Amino acid sequence: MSMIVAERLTKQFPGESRMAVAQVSFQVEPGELVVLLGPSGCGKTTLLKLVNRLYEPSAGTLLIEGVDVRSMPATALRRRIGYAIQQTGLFPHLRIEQNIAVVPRLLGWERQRIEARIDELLDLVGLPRSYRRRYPRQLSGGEQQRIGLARALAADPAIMLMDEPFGALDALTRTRLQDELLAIQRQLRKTILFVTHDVEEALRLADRIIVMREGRIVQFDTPLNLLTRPHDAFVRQLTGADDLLRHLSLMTVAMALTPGTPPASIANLPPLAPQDDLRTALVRLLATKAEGLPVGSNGQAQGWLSLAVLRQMLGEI
Ligand SMILES: Nc1ncnc2c1ncn2[C@@H]1O[C@H](COP(=O)(O)OP(=O)(O)OP(=O)(O)O)[C@@H](O)[C@H]1O
Repeated sequence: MSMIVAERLTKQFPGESRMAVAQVSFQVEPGELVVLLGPSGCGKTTLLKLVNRLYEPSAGTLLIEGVDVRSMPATALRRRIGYAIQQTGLFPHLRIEQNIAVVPRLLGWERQRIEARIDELLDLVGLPRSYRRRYPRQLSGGEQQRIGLARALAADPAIMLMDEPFGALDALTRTRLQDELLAIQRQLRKTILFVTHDVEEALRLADRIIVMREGRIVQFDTPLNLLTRPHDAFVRQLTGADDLLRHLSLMTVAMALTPGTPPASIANLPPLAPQDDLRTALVRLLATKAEGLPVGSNGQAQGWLSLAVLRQMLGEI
């Protein structure tokens, strides 16, 4: 059963002539990370808030695990859905541990269970347990964002809504948090709706991307399909579908692997990992000026990446 089903979901704010979200229909499957992508004002945040009922729809329906959300109390629904936002929404006067524990407390968890959960979540988001006693202002922006994520995950919700959670961070911190989110997602397999207007972020994170424009869905597709089969000029321009390097960043070394023993001339060069993206691999290849690089993990070569093969692939896309 689909985790989230929207049917002609619509939001028109009072006094506004335009619909912020206009008859939007889509389905999200369990464990998918779906990114909502589009220019400022296209309705991404409004759509997210319709899912956890911070906004009530003007028309249309929303089903979560087959149940119409209108049949549940909004507060109960929100406790079942994790929510992480750019401004973190951390309570400044509460310690980190209290911030993380907000929803479990509301759900009436026992103290011991909450204490264990706080430690577990700090480990998960890569922060020391000693941070428990700190206040949000004693953390960096990136660390606060991690706490926001930990808090959203606290009661182990099946669904996570994330609204530009890494928007305010510098590029390096942002990339690191994206990687960590992907690692956490591989482990936990939440159903995630993630809002961004950053195309790179969308392409890196998404299983599928909903491209929005003026309240409507223009295309709902995999990153690769958005690039190779953009629905129209708007999508093509938004995703930079003509950009070869972007294509490469969506493919992994494993896709271009030549199996077998690497040539002796390159055998001792630092290896690539099969899950590395081809854009990174190309940069490393060009920097080493070698004909290829070994590919392997844990000291075991699985094969090699040949510059000639990569050149050929570039010619084909
Ligand atoms: N509370 C509100 N009252 C009236 N209009 C609103 C309200 N919230 C949003 N809107 C309007 O609805 C439209 C969609 O806004 P929304 O915040 O969903 O866009 P967005 O895609 O998330 O944009 P951004 O990337 O800038 O955050 C905009 O035209 C906005 O002005």
